[in-house]
Amino acid sequence: MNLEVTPIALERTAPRLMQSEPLLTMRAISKRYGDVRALHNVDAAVYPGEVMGIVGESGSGKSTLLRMMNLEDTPENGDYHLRLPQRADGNLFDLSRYERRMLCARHIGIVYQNPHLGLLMRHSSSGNVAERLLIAGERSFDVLRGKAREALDASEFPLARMDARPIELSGGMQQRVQLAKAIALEPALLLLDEPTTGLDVSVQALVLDTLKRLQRDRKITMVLVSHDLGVIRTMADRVMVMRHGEVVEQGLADQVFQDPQHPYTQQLVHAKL
Ligand SMILES: Nc1ncnc2c1ncn2[C@@H]1O[C@H](COP(=O)(O)OP(=O)(O)OP(=O)(O)O)[C@@H](O)[C@H]1O
Repeated sequence: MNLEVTPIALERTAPRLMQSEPLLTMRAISKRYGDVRALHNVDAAVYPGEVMGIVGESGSGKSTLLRMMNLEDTPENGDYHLRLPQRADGNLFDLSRYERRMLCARHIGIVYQNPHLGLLMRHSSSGNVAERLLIAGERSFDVLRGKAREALDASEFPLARMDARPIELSGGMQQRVQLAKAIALEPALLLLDEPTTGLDVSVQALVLDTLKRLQRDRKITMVLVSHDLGVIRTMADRVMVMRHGEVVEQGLADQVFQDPQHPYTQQLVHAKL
């Protein structure tokens, strides 16, 4: 099958989800690491309350794009806007490091595939969640512990273990602590970078159930990166397909999976069937 065709971004409309203005808008994002073109001219829009799945083979630029959304990295070109209450619009890449850190702490949560990136493994689980609240200015011990407990409970973490250190927990439990930390401040945007990759299939299903319940109950806007089409299919309303740092196809998840237009998407979908 010839995949070397000009990339096309096939947008198909999602009537229900796209009625409002996007929460997240990225335009013309490009990023190189030395000779490697990690992202090339990527546009993205994520609407309030939806789950946007980003899928593509290893090295296609998924994690780089998510790091941009989490303001951990900046591109050579492009701009990034989040529509947040009581905040003037502007390109978030123009903010200072401190401003970016504060904006992320308050408005963006992230769960990494590798829990070492998201957690202090030798601090208690509740302490990890409380740390997020401390950054946002909360100082009362009772409030910190209460809110950490609430976030852990919402992430379906067993509260009897809230003082255990992540290093003592299973992979699935570590992901629940990351999730609790990510949602503790009720972020506008939750970023999930391969959150269940590496977990046993049964544990993976339970963590995905928790994510689905949270999404349903709290209407959290999520961006989910996965190389696993099954995970994307289970979770996503819309999907972006990436290849060699470009978006080759995007649209409603059901449509893209049932009737993929780009040869690369066709290959991905048929390989999975
Ligand atoms: N910090 C970095 N330094 C150098 N190259 C990088 C860096 N981060 C990413 N890259 C390169 O950019 C390209 C895109 O990487 P990225 O991690 O975004 O892809 P991915 O789709 O998330 O892949 P995977 O599923 O394997 O994580 C790859 O070629 C990668 O090697």
